[in-house]
Amino acid sequence: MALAARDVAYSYGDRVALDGVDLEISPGVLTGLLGPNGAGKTTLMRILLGVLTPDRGEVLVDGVPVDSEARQHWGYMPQERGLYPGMQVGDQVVYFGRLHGLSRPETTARARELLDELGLTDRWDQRTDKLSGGLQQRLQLATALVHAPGVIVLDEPFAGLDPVAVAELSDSLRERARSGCVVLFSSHQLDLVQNLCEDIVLVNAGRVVLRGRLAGLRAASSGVQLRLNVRAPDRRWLDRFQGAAVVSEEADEVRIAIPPGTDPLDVLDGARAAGRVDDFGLDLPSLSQLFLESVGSEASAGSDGLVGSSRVSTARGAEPVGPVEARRGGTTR
Ligand SMILES: Nc1ncnc2c1ncn2[C@@H]1O[C@H](COP(=O)(O)OP(=O)(O)OP(=O)(O)O)[C@@H](O)[C@H]1O
Repeated sequence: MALAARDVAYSYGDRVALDGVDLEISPGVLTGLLGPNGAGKTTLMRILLGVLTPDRGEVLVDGVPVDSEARQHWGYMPQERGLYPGMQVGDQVVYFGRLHGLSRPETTARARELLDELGLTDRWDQRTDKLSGGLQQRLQLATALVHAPGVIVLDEPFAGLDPVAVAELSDSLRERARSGCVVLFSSHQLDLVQNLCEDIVLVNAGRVVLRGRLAGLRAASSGVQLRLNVRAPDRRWLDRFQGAAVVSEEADEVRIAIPPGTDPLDVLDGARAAGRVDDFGLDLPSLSQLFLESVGSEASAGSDGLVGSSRVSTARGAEPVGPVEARRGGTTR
């Protein structure tokens, strides 16, 4: 079951929030939704979930437009809290399960399992407003997952969580993705997304500027470098790789910038033909570097009001990239 958006547009009055968004989210992998403040992530998630109706475009599952009946089986964790402060923790989860049509015994069993999984085992009888912020966040997640949704959309689920909770939530989401769920979550924690997500969607000023398999996007970007210890002091072998350039040479190690479109393994083969290669490795740019490259350093100022500006049109690499081959044989870091 793949979830897709086609040409989705949305404006709040005359403020354009989304301006023709296309994306596809695959089941079985975790997808991170990224973008600077005001980029349109929350608006996009609300449209996927049917909370907002797009001005243009549509949301599809396996190519078929989604209706509200199908969305009953989806789970959504909004950024803002949607819990009843005076309600006990266990009752809260059971209540949301009942809203989704589960029987009381079924939802009670599911609630116990989930509270266990999310580290809230002892909190069943506690009032919600007596939980810390991070624990309320976990409870909110439990309410979104109680009906075992096949599509899970989470708005900044990691914000405010301690490292242990981050690791636990990561495991929970990974497990659900592995079991075939569509899992999309937004985050500003790029290191976390880099470690956790196979796929990313990067939105800037209401448009998708980068999407696809993260490893492929990193390998196809302009920041790839090949490290080589090659016994060939003459570098003429490098001349046939147009755009490849020596960045540094230290002791036995030469570092070569690989231009997009050049397979680093071809460069490695070129080096091996010139002399013995004792060691080699690939350095791929981090997700943070990709983010800044795609969105620009002005991202830190937020992208409010930039729809249609030149900043969107200068965004690069908007196409998905196939599976990376760059890891074959070498080390990456
Ligand atoms: N209720 C609203 N009324 C008017 N404008 C809004 C409303 N909600 C969002 N916007 C505007 O729509 C644009 C997209 O906002 P959205 O909340 O979707 O961004 P976001 O990427 O989720 O941001 P953040 O990372 O800060 O949560 C912004 O320009 C924002 O100011």
